[in-house]
Amino acid sequence: MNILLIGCGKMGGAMLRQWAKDAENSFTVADPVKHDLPAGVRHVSKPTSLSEAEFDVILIAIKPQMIADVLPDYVFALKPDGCFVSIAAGCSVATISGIVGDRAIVRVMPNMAAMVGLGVSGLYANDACTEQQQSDVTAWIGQTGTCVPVDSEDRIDRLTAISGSGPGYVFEILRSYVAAAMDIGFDEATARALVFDTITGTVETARQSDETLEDLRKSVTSKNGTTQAGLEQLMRDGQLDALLHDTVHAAYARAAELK
Ligand SMILES: NC(=O)C1=CN([C@@H]2O[C@H](COP(=O)(O)OP(=O)(O)OC[C@H]3O[C@@H](n4cnc5c(N)ncnc54)[C@H](O)[C@@H]3O)[C@@H](O)[C@H]2O)C=CC1
Ligand SMILES: O=C(O)[C@@H]1CCC=N1
Repeated sequence: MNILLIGCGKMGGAMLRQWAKDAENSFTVADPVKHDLPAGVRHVSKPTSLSEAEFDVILIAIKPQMIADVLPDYVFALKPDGCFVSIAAGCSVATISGIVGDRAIVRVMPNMAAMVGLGVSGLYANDACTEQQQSDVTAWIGQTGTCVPVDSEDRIDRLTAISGSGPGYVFEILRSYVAAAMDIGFDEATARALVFDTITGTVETARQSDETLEDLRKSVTSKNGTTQAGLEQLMRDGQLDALLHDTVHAAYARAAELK
């Protein structure tokens, strides 16, 4: 496929890094800023440098608030049977089709772990997409990690609040956990190693186990032991559940506002 990225900042750049490893597709980036692009990727800074009906896919990877201003100038560059793919949080198919007309549109919600090929993406395709387009885009997004098709836009907005924004939550949890490890006496390098390896190992243990997460937690919590003492603080008054509930609901509400 011949693919145009409108915007190639943090998220578009992370995905492009994986896609560029595969010689199957060719990429053009349209961005006023010339970021450090993988070899073989063409860069243009404005739409007038493009030809009519050049692309099979146009990936919209600019901020949602910019789409109404920027996208109209690029519509001519998509082939008549091409497909728009948007990774913009919240921005609905109705908003995009209001700009591009009744065209094949796929909303994808990736996350930053795409940078290392371990991303999680949700994918919703509108009715104008053919089965072939859906499977081509699903396979293409799958090159950046796992791809979960969903059957409504609302599911994309809910998934945004879990996996799209998730790396932000996890980076902050890691920061706080590392700070606590340093506070108890470890240097930063050791604190990072202890925390990262504990989290990676725990996630993998949970992934490989048939037990519930609650049972796994109980299995490492000796009666009147150290883990119990720590968990009594972490879980006191249901504060952790309340915090995570409020976190994901705030992100979901923001996705709805960005429609
Ligand atoms: N950062 C993240 O973790 C995630 C971001 N997204 C979505 O990805 C989109 C991009 O977000 P980021 O990459 O974080 O933002 P960013 O600010 O890093 O990248 C935006 C890019 O758009 C470019 N740009 C600005 N004006 C332009 C124009 N007129 N024409 C073409 N390009 C233009 C900027 O130069 C920049 O390279 C957003 O819609 C966001 O909702 C989705 C999932 C995760
Ligand atoms: O913060 C944002 O709006 C984007 C979308 C999901 C993650 N980052």
